[in-house]
Amino acid sequence: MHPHTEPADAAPRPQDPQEPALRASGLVKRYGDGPAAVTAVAGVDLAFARGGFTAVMGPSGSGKSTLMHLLAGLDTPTAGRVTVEGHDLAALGDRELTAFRRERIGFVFQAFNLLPALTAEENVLLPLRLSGRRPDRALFDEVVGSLGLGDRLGHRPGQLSGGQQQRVAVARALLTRPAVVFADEPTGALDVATGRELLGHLRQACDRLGRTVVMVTHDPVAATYADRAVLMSDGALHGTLDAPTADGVVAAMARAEGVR
Ligand SMILES: Nc1ncnc2c1ncn2[C@@H]1O[C@H](COP(=O)(O)OP(=O)(O)OP(=O)(O)O)[C@@H](O)[C@H]1O
Repeated sequence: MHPHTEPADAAPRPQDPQEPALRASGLVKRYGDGPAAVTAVAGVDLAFARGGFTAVMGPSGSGKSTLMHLLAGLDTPTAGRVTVEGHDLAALGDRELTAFRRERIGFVFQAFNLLPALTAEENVLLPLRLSGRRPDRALFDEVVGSLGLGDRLGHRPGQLSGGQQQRVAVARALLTRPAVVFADEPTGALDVATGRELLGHLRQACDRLGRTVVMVTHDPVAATYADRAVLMSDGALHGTLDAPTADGVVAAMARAEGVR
């Protein structure tokens, strides 16, 4: 469906089940030219195993959002490559990339990004509708049930609490069975308890549905829901923590701040 233009030995094979859900190779993003140029991402190599949950952390301005936008195909790198299940994003034209994002990538943003005129159910089903795909009713029932949205499906976003809106956004991100779900500060607009609940739902998306989750967060406790925390500093990877603890993340963040 997405033919590779490069020789087989230079590119991973798209259908290879061993290929990670997501891979960044030599990823660089530079803004501007000359002395005013800013290198937001300075050569990142990172693989994201299928079904894993990664928290991307680091000081303000360290390049987390830029990295996430590159990984999600929302921005194009200055150098390097992003592959999603072996598909090189650079090999896709604009329209193919838009379709690929809609079908293979799920997004959960801080500002929910639900359409106010649509009901919760219509919001959840929108990406599938735009792709001309039929909803999988069993998956719909499982996701909506486990997110506790069953009695809210007819409500519009304005009639839902922040936590409920965010759960609608999670359901929408899961219904397409995406290769990767990106969450950008998903608990930023929520109170602590509601935020923790939301993190539990992202965890379950990995454990029960086998989804791959990449979450940008400033919150060391949020990172404990992940299998791995990667720390950015000045656009580069500063370190990786497996099975992160809040204390471990705080200490590693302090070291990352120290090298700036
Ligand atoms: N469109 C742009 N044009 C110029 N510079 C940019 C642009 N976007 C980001 N930058 C710069 O790139 C660097 C990394 O920014 P980025 O937003 O990725 O950091 P971040 O770690 O997500 O920060 P925060 O935690 O504050 O959201 C910063 O120095 C920022 O000013």
